[in-house]
Amino acid sequence: MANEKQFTRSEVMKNDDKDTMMFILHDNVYNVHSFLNEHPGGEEILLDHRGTDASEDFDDVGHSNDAMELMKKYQVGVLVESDKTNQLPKKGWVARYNSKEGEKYIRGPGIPFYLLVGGIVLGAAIIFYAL
Ligand code: HEM
Repeated sequence: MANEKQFTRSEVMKNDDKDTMMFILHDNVYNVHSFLNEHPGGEEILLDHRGTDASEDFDDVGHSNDAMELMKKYQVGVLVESDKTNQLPKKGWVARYNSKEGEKYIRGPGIPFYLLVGGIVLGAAIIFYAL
């Protein structure tokens, strides 16, 4: 990780500097001050989570892979070891966080594909017997 600055939970909680808008997401610390009015979910919800550990609410909302990429830009550090929860993100969007978990979600072709193949085979059989 590029920025390994360490914060305690109380440092994040106290952030009242006008240039910081920090919160914790899964033991990482973010400063989204410059992102406030760009956040597609609105600035209000980010302000509501100022200084808190927003992991649970963040997981409940669910964010896209694009959002995950964007987050890296706003990470300013990590929690000190003794303040970490070391909890994995909730199930349901873990796949986006952890590529190994994600592999479980890769599926084969869906039902429409099999119906199409079945249809083609049936069509070929009808033509074959009709001739
Ligand atoms: C660095 C941190 C964050 C980034 C970069 C970020 C980015 C985004 C992006 C790109 C979207 C658009 C939808 C998507 O692509 O998933 C979004 C939507 C949203 N975000 Fe965030 N977000 C962050 C933190 C948070 C936090 C802490 C909350 C608080 C719970 C939150 C709540 C929401 C909500 C409610 C939506 C709207 C979802 C919807 O309309 O269905 N976000 N965010």
